[in-house]
Amino acid sequence: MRDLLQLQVHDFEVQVLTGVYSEETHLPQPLRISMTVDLDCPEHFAPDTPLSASKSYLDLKHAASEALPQGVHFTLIEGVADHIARTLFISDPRVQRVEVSIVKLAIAEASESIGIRLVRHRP
Ligand SMILES: Nc1nc2c(c(=O)[nH]1)N=C([C@H](O)[C@@H](O)CO)CN2
Repeated sequence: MRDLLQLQVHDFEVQVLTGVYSEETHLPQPLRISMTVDLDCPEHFAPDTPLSASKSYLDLKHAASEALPQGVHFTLIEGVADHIARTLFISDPRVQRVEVSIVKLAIAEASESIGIRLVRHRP
C-alpha cells in the first residue's frame, strides 16, 4: 500500500454569503468547514526536515477564508466546497485529493448536522 500524508483542518467556522432562498441572499451565514488534503509524501521526515518538504496546514484555513471571493453569493454550499478544492489544487502540484465537508449551522433545529461532503481528485 502507498504511503499517505494527509493535512487536516476540522470544524473551522467562517461566514459566507450562501443560500438557495431569497431570505438567505443578503447576509453571510456561518458554515463549519472541515478539510482533508492528500499530499505526495516524501520517503522520510527527519527531525530537521523543513516545512517545504510538506505543506502548511494553514494553507487549508486560507483556502476556506481569505481565498473565498468577497461579495460573491454561492447559491449552493457545493460551490463553496468546489472553490476551496480548486484553490488547493492550484496552490500546490503535490495536492492529489481534496475532501471538503461543510455543515450549514443556521438551519439546525436541534443538534443535527446538515451539509455536504465533496471529494475531488487532481484532474
Ligand atoms: N445540496 C444542497 N441542498 C441544499 C442547499 C445546498 O446548498 N446544497 N441549500 C439549501 C437552502 O439554502 C437551505 O439551507 C435554506 O434553508 C437547501 N438544500
